[in-house]
Amino acid sequence: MTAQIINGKELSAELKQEMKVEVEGLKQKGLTPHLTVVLVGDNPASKSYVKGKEKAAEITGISSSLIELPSSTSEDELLQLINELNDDKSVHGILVQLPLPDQIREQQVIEAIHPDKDVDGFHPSNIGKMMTGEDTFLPCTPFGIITMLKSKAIEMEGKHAVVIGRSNIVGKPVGQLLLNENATVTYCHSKTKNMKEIAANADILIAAIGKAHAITAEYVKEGAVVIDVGINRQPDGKLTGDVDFESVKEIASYITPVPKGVGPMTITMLLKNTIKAAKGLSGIE
Ligand SMILES: Nc1nc(=O)c2c([nH]1)NC[C@@H]1CN(c3ccc(C(=O)N[C@@H](CCC(=O)O)C(=O)O)cc3)C=[N+]21
Repeated sequence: MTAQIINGKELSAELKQEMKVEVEGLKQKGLTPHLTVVLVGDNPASKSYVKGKEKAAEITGISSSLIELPSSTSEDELLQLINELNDDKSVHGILVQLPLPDQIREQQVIEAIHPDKDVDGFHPSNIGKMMTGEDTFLPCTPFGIITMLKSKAIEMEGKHAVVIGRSNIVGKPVGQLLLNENATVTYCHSKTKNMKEIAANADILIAAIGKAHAITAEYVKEGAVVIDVGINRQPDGKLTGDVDFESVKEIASYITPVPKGVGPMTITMLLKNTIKAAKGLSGIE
């Protein structure tokens, strides 16, 4: 079997066109969704993602601003800024780019963002709502993955989904969303003993480990759906996934590439969440 590729860049372009129409409608009602991105320090990868977010926002007509702070910024200074953004009626979504410098505790920052402006979906209140299946901001990468699966009408109900990785921003929430779709979910992580056998049992395999090409054909069942969340920068500067694409695409039924897979969808879902925040805060449906 040669897998069908789920192109996140193309799907993102379609979704952005739909959002553009929606944003035009909101603008006619006097509402322009606004996203504020806060970048602390000068991590080159972060800068590149932030640029991608600005470009995508522009395409949809969402307005965005970037606040850049030096890497020496204290936790108090950042929390103070977040308070101001929480109170600023013109700001609908707040995203503080992670990771943060060592002197700043990420959890303090995540919890300081008002849950109604938490377009990353990282606030404990929104994570709780996701767990109980209430309407809330879903974390962007997991939301993007579910959107990709639905775009191909891939059945999740009753399927065995295996998530490799248990980070708070990808592994744990994507497993929860798959469970909400009635999949049977198994998590694998660095302490898992028989990862290969478990992975090879998956109907839907989510690779979010952060190790280039770790998932080879041996980890994949014939006909499985393989979602690659890895974004590994190679020595030559190119991005590559956690999945060994060339070998796995011969076995899988569907596969996502890197680049042009999950990455662009993450940004697209951020914009969706920004529109949701703007509507929620202004009471427009
Ligand atoms: N508060 C917060 N929220 C985030 O959502 C967040 C974050 N911090 N910190 C960093 C990670 C990473 N991330 C990516 C977004 C888009 C691409 C993306 O669009 N990648 C393109 C390629 C981009 C390139 O070539 O550099 C692709 O895969 O095709 C990748 C990675 C969001 N993150």
